[in-house]
Amino acid sequence: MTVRVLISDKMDPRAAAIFRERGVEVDEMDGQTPEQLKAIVGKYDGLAIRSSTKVTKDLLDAATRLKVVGRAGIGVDNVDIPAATARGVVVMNTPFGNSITTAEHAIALMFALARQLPEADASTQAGKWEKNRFMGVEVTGKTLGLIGAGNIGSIVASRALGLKMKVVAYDPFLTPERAIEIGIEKVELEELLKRADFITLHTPLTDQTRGILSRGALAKTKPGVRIVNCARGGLIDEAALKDALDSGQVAGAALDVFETEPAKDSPLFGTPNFISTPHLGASTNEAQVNVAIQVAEQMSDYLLLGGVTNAINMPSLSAEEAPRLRPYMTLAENLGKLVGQIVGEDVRSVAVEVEGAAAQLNQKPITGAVLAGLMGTYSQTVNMVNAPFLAKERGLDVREVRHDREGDYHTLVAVEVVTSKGTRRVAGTLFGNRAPRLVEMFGVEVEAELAGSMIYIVNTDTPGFIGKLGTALGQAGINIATFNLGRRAAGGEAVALVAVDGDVPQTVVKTLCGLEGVREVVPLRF
Ligand SMILES: NC(=O)c1ccc[n+]([C@@H]2O[C@H](COP(=O)([O-])OP(=O)(O)OC[C@H]3O[C@@H](n4cnc5c(N)ncnc54)[C@H](O)[C@@H]3O)[C@@H](O)[C@H]2O)c1
Ligand SMILES: O=C(O)CC[C@@H](O)C(=O)O
Repeated sequence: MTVRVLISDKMDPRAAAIFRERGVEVDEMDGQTPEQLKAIVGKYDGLAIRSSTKVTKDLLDAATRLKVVGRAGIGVDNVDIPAATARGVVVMNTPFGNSITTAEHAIALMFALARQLPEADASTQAGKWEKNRFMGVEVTGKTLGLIGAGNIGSIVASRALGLKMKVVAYDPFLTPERAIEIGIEKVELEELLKRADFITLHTPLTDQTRGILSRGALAKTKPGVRIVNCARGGLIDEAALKDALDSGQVAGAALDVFETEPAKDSPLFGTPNFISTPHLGASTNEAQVNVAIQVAEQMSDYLLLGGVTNAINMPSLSAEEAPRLRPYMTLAENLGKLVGQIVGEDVRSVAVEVEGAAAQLNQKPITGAVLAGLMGTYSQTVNMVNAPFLAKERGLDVREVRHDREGDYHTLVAVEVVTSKGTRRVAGTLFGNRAPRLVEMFGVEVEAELAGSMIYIVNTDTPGFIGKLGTALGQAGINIATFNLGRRAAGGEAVALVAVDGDVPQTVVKTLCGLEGVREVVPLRF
């Protein structure tokens, strides 16, 4: 089937070129209104965005084919991640492609504030030559306070250290070892506010960071501080910043990002010593090429090979690993489906065990596939992406067990569920490392390929039963494709997995239940 991607924001043409090279059909349509986007999004398997497209729940509801949203950039606050996850859509970003560029923009804005460059430029070009009006400050020897010392914060730190600044950072997740490694001093926020001559912000916008530079925090800053925000609007209280600039508590502020974007109007506009840029942090040729190439490769890997890189809502799975894992995922999903169709929703906990060669692989996708198969029997919208989240939401206890040793099979995946009636376990292997086969079902050795339409029958092992079963199916016009049998002991409980051509109507299930010695009949679909 044709795989289609929509690039809905302005992106370097290399993104579209990569999609085409890899055999993905691509449309480029930036500047669509939310309504226009909603009308067309249903045609696409992938959506490649920057910051303008808002991937809301409403848009996702219309995106019935969508499998992946790729953000050519870092922040994913324009994507409703819980809604995407609930719909089984992978959200990926490109976490490093624009970090240097954004760090350089922060440094550029710091210098622009230190020397009032925009105002000096405007005044000079207006023919005023106000040499005495624009007295600046040196950055050498000054203290830079970083709020957030992740990718971008640490690049800013290295540049600032090169400028002979002292760098202190407030970041609760920064380890003391990492602080030493990058040559900065880890401090609490209060201390940073007290000591910093310049403050730059580099955190995501979260419940913890929203308004981190509040009115109260701004009042605690060193008088005459200069502040740069190239991270996210909402980290600074903009009204309080305006007052602090007016009072002189803050000597200068530069914002690349605003609480409301596009920021066409702001009380800060026109304030002396205030500089703004229209969310240009990532806007260099180099960064845009980096993120465009990266997002197109990552999305193609996922759509064509199942490889997952830099996903926000799913564990990683390299494009090299994905083909090796594919037969295991089929096996795992089918084992989940098998159990799900037999025990229904009555599942309290699930243990996924891998043994032998399977234990050398990334287990998360295998577990995701089991859960998708299991829960897919009672939910239409479940897939590998949302299955672990839905399992958690349902309070399902999920356990992963890994046995490096080989048992009877060189590789084995087993699924054990606990229901109100007890524990049930199924297991499967790969024949020739690629063909998934069931090998154990509820304590009985039974070998079967789980595919198409099947019937699961539990009966008392008596002579002549198979003949009666074949006759009943024949009379109902159902052709048997394969017959797979197993039993606990001669004359004890026997299990049959019968592959048939076509669906098995309820009337036939009823007839089979009426055969002598039959204890359970469940039609199955794989
Ligand atoms: N202006 C732009 O165009 C532009 C471009 C790229 C990135 N960004 C934004 O810059 C920000 C930083 O990006 P990054 O790549 O460095 O991200 P990152 O994840 O590498 O770093 C973020 C840092 O913030 C820290 N942090 C989290 N919560 C915190 C808290 N409560 N207090 C202090 N620190 C906290 C984290 O520990 C982490 O070290 C993001 O918001 C990103 O969206 C903006
Ligand atoms: O795409 C952009 O121009 C901005 C990107 C930036 O906000 C990011 O978080 O990566």
